[in-house]
Amino acid sequence: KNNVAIYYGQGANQPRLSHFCEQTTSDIINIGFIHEFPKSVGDYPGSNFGNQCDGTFFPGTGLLKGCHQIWEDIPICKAAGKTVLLSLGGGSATTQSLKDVATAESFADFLWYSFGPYDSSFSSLEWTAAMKGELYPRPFGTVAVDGFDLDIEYNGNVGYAAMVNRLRKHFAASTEQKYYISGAPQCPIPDKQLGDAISKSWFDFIWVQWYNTAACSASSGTGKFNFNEWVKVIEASANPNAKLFIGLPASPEAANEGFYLTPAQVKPLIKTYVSNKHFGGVMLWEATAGDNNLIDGSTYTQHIKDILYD
Ligand SMILES: CNC(=N)NC(=O)NC
Repeated sequence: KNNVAIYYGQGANQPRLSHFCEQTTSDIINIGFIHEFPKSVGDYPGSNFGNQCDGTFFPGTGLLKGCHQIWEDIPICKAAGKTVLLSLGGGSATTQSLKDVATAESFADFLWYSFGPYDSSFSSLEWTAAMKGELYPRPFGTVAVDGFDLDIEYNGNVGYAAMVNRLRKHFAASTEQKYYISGAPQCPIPDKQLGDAISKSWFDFIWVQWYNTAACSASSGTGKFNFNEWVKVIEASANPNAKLFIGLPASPEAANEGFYLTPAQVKPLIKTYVSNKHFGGVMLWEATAGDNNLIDGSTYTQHIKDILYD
């Protein structure tokens, strides 16, 4: 009801993740991004987490190896009761797509064995190029994420429903904890990239990017802001009880011109929709922008959290 989801990983000069683990203002943290997708079965994805890694890669891949601060800090966030998801795609993944279902399912297996619960029969902490193909690497060491976020912004629908269903198969077979899938569609309906996946595979959270598209953004006002239409999309989807979050930019620079709303402007919007049974909370793009956007001595993220608890 009053959850705040924030994206972390692409912020300008961002602090390490633990800075956000220690704040009570967020409940879900999406770490972005796996921004390069496998081109075919067995191919490795690539990652980018801004300033957080040491620039070393798994040999012959675009997958970052030395993300010490992230794997040290994810347990701090989890111990603080936060859900930590690994986000796929993002705004810079302009050329990424999934060729076919086989590639999609291979990608899902890679994500599960590389970033899910550590299983030494499938994954190796001391991965070498020689082992590529038999074992999976562990970019975050033995640390596991709580699930995956699909921030798919380009190149259409192929494979994402199959990928989510494959991940769900792994989730169902696991015993140690609950895992989650979320998606960040743009606000026009149907979303070109995620519409098919949302209708055919189980999402727990949908945070719509109600910015950057004047036809339906929050800043475009009632009559254009299409929350109620997205409720219908959810109710017709594979998980009719998915939680719907209002996605907003956390500072004026965090989105295109004209899409930022001040806390005072967000308040009536939240008041209107908070009682909807699908309302899950607010998603903010992104953590560092919100942290640096100080208003009356509090961060933007704090203001949003306060409104949700009003
Ligand atoms: C330009 N792309 C973005 N701002 N992406 C997001 O806000 N993803 C949640």
